[in-house]
Amino acid sequence: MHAHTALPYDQTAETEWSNIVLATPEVCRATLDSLMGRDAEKLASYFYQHMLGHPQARSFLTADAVQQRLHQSMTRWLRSIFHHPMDDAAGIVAHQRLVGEVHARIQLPVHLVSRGARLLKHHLRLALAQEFDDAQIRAQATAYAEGLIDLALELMSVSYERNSQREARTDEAYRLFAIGQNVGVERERQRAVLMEWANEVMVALHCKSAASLPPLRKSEFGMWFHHKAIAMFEGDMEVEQILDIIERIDNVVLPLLRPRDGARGAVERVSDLQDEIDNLKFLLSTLFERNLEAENGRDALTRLFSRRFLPSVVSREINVSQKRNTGFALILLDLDHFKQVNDTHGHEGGDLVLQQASALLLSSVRNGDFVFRYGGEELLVMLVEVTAESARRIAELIRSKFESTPFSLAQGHSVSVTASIGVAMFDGHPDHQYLIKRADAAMYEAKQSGRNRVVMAR
Ligand SMILES: Nc1nc2c(ncn2[C@@H]2O[C@H](COP(=O)(O)OP(=O)(O)OP(=O)(O)O)[C@@H](O)[C@H]2O)c(=O)[nH]1
Repeated sequence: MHAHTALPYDQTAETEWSNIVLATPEVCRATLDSLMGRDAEKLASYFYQHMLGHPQARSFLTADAVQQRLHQSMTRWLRSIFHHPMDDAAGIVAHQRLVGEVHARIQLPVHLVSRGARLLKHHLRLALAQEFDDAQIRAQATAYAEGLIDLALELMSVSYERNSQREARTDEAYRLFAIGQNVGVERERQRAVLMEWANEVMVALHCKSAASLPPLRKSEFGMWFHHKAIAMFEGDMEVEQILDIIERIDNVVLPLLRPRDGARGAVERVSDLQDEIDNLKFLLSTLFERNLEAENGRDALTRLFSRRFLPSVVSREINVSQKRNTGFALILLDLDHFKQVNDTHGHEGGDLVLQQASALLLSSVRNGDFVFRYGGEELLVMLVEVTAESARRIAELIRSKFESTPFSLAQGHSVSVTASIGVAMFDGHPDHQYLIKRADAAMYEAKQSGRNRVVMAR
């Protein structure tokens, strides 16, 4: 195994920058410098006019303040890359990275940046055609201008990518933090504040002097949901449904309940409010139940890692594997004829088997390996730092343990359960989903070819 040291990225970029400059005759550089001194502002205006015509770009550019600031910084940027570009190559390189960071923060799509650069280069080509009669010099000046813009763009993209990945990681870490910190306590608290708000509405309703009813969106519950729950439960479909209910309560149900509508109508409509609150409580408890299970990333029945962290864990291992040049494997295991176990011994019996199967897997792998509950009766092991040969050996060992171990049920009964296993070695493909699919296909083949066997993925 040999460790790669990081490429001297900054130095390479600086050298490349200098090389482009040094390869260009002084007359071309001086012309571009003065061209920019004179025309950079015009160029920036041309740039924005065109970009505003693009519907997706428009959403990033329409605010006046943004236009003014971007116009200025675009003008400055154009001047800076062509003004004495040898004096401070390190500074110029660092600046391009900073621009990439900003683009990542605002999630500016890369294709829009490329489009902008294409427009600029086109315009510069036209401008340079006017500056030079000599075809060779013109070609050199154009190559110089395009070379620097391309390199600047490349530098922006590198830091763009690095920063968007960091942002994604931070999001996930925050989500886990929010879940880990709050789920148990928060569930009780939020039930209580929701009921408090409902009580306030009732009190206001029965007190004829009440001019308006307290909106749910502005209540303790509404504020918590909009600012914290959205992060905690991101990606769960109930979030949108709850947001819809909050909006409906505030904009439809409450206005119809106002005391001035007359007592009779209002009383009839109280049941509408009650229905919406019941819906809300149901959705909320579904959300909390699911996320309580996910607390600490564990599945509630088996205590294995839950599937939702599989992408993060496998992606991280792919990075490690690429850096250190080590292999790793996924073992996907599906219990055979598990429906029969449930049918014969009840769901509780099935649950007991699943728990023992999980314990069996945990006792068959090393500390650094990961075991997930992948689906109902599907378990997945990630073996780190293994060769294909030892991955197959471990999978075979697991298979034979299943075959020879009786699983205990209630009242001294037991049942035999075998497993079909697919093994996929990491083959360098950077997409974790692709690796999981290969393991899945191998497992399917194991089922098809008779069950209770190990198949290596192709
Ligand atoms: N007890 C219990 N059963 C589960 C759980 N999750 C999934 N199952 C059951 O697992 C069974 C899976 O059945 P199928 O996918 O039809 O496959 P199978 O019977 O295992 O047959 P093959 O996979 O083709 O060998 C279903 O009956 C599910 O209800 C669980 O958490 N507990």
